[in-house]
Amino acid sequence: MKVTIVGAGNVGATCADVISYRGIASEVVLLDIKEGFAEGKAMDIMQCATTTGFNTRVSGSTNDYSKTANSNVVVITSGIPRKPGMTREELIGINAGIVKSVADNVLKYSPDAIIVVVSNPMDTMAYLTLKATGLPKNRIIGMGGALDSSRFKYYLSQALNKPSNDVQGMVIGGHGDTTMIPLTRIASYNGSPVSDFLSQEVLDKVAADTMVGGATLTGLLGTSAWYAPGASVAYLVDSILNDQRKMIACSVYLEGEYGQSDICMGVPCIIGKNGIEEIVNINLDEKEKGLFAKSADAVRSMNDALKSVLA
Ligand SMILES: NC(=O)C1=CN([C@@H]2O[C@H](COP(=O)(O)OP(=O)(O)OC[C@H]3O[C@@H](n4cnc5c(N)ncnc54)[C@H](O)[C@@H]3O)[C@@H](O)[C@H]2O)C=CC1
Ligand SMILES: O=C([O-])CC(=O)C(=O)O
Repeated sequence: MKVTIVGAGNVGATCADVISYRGIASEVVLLDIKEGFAEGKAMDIMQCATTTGFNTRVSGSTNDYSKTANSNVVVITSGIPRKPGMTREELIGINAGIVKSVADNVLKYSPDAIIVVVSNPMDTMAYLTLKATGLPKNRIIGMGGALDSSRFKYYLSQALNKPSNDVQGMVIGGHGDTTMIPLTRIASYNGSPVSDFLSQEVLDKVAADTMVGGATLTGLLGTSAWYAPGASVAYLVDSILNDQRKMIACSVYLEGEYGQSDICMGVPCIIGKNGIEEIVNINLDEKEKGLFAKSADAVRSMNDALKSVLA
């Protein structure tokens, strides 16, 4: 199975690294516009093959899309990341043009690929990719919920002082500092509600920390995060390529689900060989429904800014 990752920067290269050492795909192509950059990252990753013991072939390409031909999955991480103090939404002006041209180029050589959109503002970039390419909705997956949910479980594990892998939880809604919805009500510690162990005040802080998880790291690092984002993309790609049918919160085009239409937003999805196999309808309470509608309003107003790109 072949995966192309467009954008060999922090997130793209980390994703290639995790896909390789976990043996998720037999071939990975990294592509970037910076001369020699993707080739360099690919060579560096390949020189781990004997020490970490993998057989995936990783190669790089400077903007030559013919090398990406017949990819099963294409990941789009090209574009600029935010700097401290910025929101993801501020990236739209530059990233919309990049994402649209990349999506057009990859489809020329991999017309059947499933596209995973990572560039920010991610929900709007997923919507742009869907509208610009006209692909069926199962083949456009925005990655954000997998990462936000892993951060949510991290903050819950810190509050509980228990391992992250013993914690279950999910974040739905938009992938933005104010639009994410960490579902504290249904989060659990090995099957027991986390509210059995944590006060409402602590749970509110966990949710607030989760929502600004990306901003916190951007403040610490000077650019946005890459280890957890890259690993989260690899996790999603694994579920597609190996038809694992995992339930992962992904940004997907909604047609009435969760009361929303004509928008890409994070909801629980079954992810398998066809991409989005199913949108799972979980029961939200009235407060969560209200938060979802508010989140949709914000994502929709960002999508309005795409009119000139899509015209
Ligand atoms: N959805 C999510 O959960 C996450 C999204 N992101 C987003 O992912 C994007 C990438 O972040 P980083 O990897 O940290 O940035 P980066 O700056 O390290 O890498 C971006 C790469 O894209 C390349 N690029 C730019 N235009 C291109 C084009 N037209 N064709 C091919 N390559 C091109 C650049 O040369 C650069 O190497 C950002 O927009 C960031 O906000 C980052 C983390 C998580
Ligand atoms: O924070 C950012 O800008 C990058 C991102 O989406 C994340 O790490 O969640």
